[in-house]
Amino acid sequence: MEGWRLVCSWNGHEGRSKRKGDYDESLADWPRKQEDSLSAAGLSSLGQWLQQDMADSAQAQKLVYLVTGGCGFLGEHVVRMLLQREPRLRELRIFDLQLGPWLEELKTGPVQVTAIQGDVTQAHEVIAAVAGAHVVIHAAGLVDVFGRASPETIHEVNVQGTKNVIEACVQTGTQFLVYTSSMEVVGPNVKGHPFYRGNEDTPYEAVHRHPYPHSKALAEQLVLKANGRKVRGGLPLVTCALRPTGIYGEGHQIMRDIYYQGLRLGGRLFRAIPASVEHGRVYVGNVAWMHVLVARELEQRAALMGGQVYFCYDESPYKSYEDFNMEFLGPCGLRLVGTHPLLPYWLLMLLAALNALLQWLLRPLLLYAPLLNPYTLAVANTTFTVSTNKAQRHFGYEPLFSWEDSRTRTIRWVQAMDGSAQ
Ligand SMILES: NC(=O)C1=CN([C@@H]2O[C@H](COP(=O)(O)OP(=O)(O)OC[C@H]3O[C@@H](n4cnc5c(N)ncnc54)[C@H](O)[C@@H]3O)[C@@H](O)[C@H]2O)C=CC1
Ligand SMILES: CC(C)[C@@H](O)CC[C@@H](C)[C@H]1CC[C@H]2[C@@H]3[C@H](O)CC4=CC(=O)CC[C@]4(C)[C@H]3CC[C@]12C
Repeated sequence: MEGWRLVCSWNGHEGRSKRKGDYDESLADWPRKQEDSLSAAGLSSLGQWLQQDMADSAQAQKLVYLVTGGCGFLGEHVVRMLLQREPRLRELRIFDLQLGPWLEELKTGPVQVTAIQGDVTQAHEVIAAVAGAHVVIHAAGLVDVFGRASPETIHEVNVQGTKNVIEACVQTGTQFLVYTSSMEVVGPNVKGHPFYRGNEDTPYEAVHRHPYPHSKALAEQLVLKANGRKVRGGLPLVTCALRPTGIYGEGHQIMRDIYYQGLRLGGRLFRAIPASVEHGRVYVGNVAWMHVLVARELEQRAALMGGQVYFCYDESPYKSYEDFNMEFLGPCGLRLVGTHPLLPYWLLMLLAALNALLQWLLRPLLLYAPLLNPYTLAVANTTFTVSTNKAQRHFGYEPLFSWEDSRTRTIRWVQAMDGSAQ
């Protein structure tokens, strides 16, 4: 006998078939390590083992996770990754201002999926959502560098909202909080200092004037400072913050906007940034995986991981923001015109300033929020890359998706966007 593929379906719930694959992987070789054929005694011990494992499995599925911002670009990937790769989940709560219709399809699985329409700026709504959760992954945020929201609103959501999440953990007794921070907490700073292949310990003057990075820095500080606070029941709160660089992948709105901009310009994009200016990028699936891993390891490694920050990284190559985007947009028919910026930097700054002026003048009538503004130009034009293995050292993180896989998945997504598959 070659060896069994042991397939378990627990309690007859069809939904658990979702785990057969994983279980298959973990158990597929199990008989192969045993004798090729099982004696009566062996069959009996196999039955006992299966019974114990079913009991363990039922016992193991006991955790309640809450993901704030779970319907966003990153949030959706975190939600799906948890359902696929966190076997201890009993309930997954998804808290968001705007719930997505795709949530319905998740309710047929073995994990109880609870969609909660709520606002992190409303403390009572956050407390109700957090109560009873074992882990909170706080990814909700106003990601705006295009002037769509006021500085006050950005602060209200990103800072006050994070305060509300922290206080809800303390008041309800939730012990583990993972915060989705950002590279922007570090830089690029207002002085345009490059951050070249830096890590979590690299000295850098993190000075921000723009409301978004400023709000993320304040929120991260609150989360890290809250580490060790006593929660209801007297146990310590364990927090950590993950700092993704520029996230790309299925669902990335900016990539979508740039793609359609290129289509409108006859399949061409015009280089504005020197190819030498490298910008760190990380695939959304690997960012989601790091969130799942941190949430799982935070309890066992609280002393090491509590109060720590971790850059999110993978094997995505170091390139300029525009050249990196072309890895996906090129195979979808777009061309980046120019080996050097077509316009001098002073003219780009002038155009960016004009866009900011236009946005201000038109605000009473309509929202004009182009990609090019003084802040996005400055950020795009400043090298910011990370090179670190702190996540690997602290909790064994390895990217789940290779660069080739990440690239293929993103290309397929762009191609599917308007049926442009070639
Ligand atoms: N997109 C990127 O390149 C990067 C994003 N991040 C961080 O990752 C997190 C997620 O970002 P994305 O998925 O890109 O943004 P996103 O805008 O797609 O997702 C944010 C989610 O938060 C929700 N949200 C906003 N305000 C809320 C409120 N008041 N109450 C409840 N939910 C609210 C939104 O509805 C949305 O579903 C953010 O915290 C962001 O700062 C960090 C680094 C890079
Ligand atoms: C118009 C051209 C100058 C064009 O190249 C502009 C690109 C610009 C829109 C992006 C360049 C760098 C991006 C930011 C970076 O990836 C870091 C970020 C981290 C976050 O937490 C949120 C998003 C962002 C600020 C990201 C936004 C888009 C860019 C500024």
